[in-house]
Amino acid sequence: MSEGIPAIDIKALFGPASPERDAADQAVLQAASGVGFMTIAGFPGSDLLTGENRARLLRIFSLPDARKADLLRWNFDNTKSNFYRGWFPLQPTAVSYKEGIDMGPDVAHEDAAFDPNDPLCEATPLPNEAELPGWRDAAADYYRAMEKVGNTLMRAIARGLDLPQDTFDAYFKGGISTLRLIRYPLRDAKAAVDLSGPDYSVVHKGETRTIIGKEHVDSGFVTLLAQDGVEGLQAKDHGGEWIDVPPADGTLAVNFGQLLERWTGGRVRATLHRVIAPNRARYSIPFFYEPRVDAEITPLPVPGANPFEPFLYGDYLWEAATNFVEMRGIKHLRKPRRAKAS
Ligand SMILES: O=C(O)CCC(=O)C(=O)O
Ligand SMILES: [Fe+2]
Repeated sequence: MSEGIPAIDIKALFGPASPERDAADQAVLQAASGVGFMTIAGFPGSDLLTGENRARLLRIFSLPDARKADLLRWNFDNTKSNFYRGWFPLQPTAVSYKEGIDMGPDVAHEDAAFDPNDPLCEATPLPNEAELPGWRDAAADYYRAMEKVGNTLMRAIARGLDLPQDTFDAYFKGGISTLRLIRYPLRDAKAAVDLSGPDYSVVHKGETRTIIGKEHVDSGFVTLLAQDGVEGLQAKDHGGEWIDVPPADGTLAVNFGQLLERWTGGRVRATLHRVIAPNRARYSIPFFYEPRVDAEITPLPVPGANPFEPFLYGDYLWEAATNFVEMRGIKHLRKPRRAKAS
């Protein structure tokens, strides 16, 4: 039997210490260390999560192909010099059938870390203001709103683990969170691959459904996901059962990333999730809340946590992120900043 996905009102997390805040801390930690997914409501910025406001960001998909091609990254167009930020096109033979853009902190903060020698700190290629009037402001507002939610959840997680609430704060000043916009079109029946094969299709509630987002865990700390009203997201619970994560306006689906799993020595577990095709195009807006590139991740004083060798966030992230199909072919372009202890 599935545990189900808890729906948590996190309003009290934005206020002072109170019994309501303690209860919300506990609910978040229980979701984090249990099923690994939750939906949240009641946060500042939840008004951005209406169909109309999401559409302000998703307008980017209406750009002509040639304009999207201007934003491509190096592994899809090697005349470009951006490797990590920018556009990823549809890849017809990949299980994940999606296109979109990855944006960094420079969309929201003028003083965002920029390092010409580190692709994790590169500038995001963006459409011109004249092409999409108001779009850049909408992206900046959304990015900053999600950072606030991520920061508040991070403090709740610290308290839930019986750690000082500012335990993680310094690591996230100058963080390199990613705002991603995704479009999953309907798959062409005459696709370049046999979609009935076991890698591409599953039976869900008696129906054969094509997979359009391959199962994975996210690499960051927490992911705040706006699903734009269309179903398809599923999380794998601890019993191995795939459960639907229903979309709802004004809410975000939250899952916990592999960084948090490692950092807490396994107290929090990153959850596998995937996307199965609905009967229409699907859009989603994940925000991956992440620390600074040079954050040194060391074991926390948490009972029952597995010990680990300290590591730099940027080194870990590059290794993890470059395994995803939209990042293929770039792993060799960034060397770890710290040699592994042998
Ligand atoms: O589109 C979705 O709902 C999920 C996207 C996702 O899991 C990801 O981009 O990591
Ligand atoms: Fe994901």
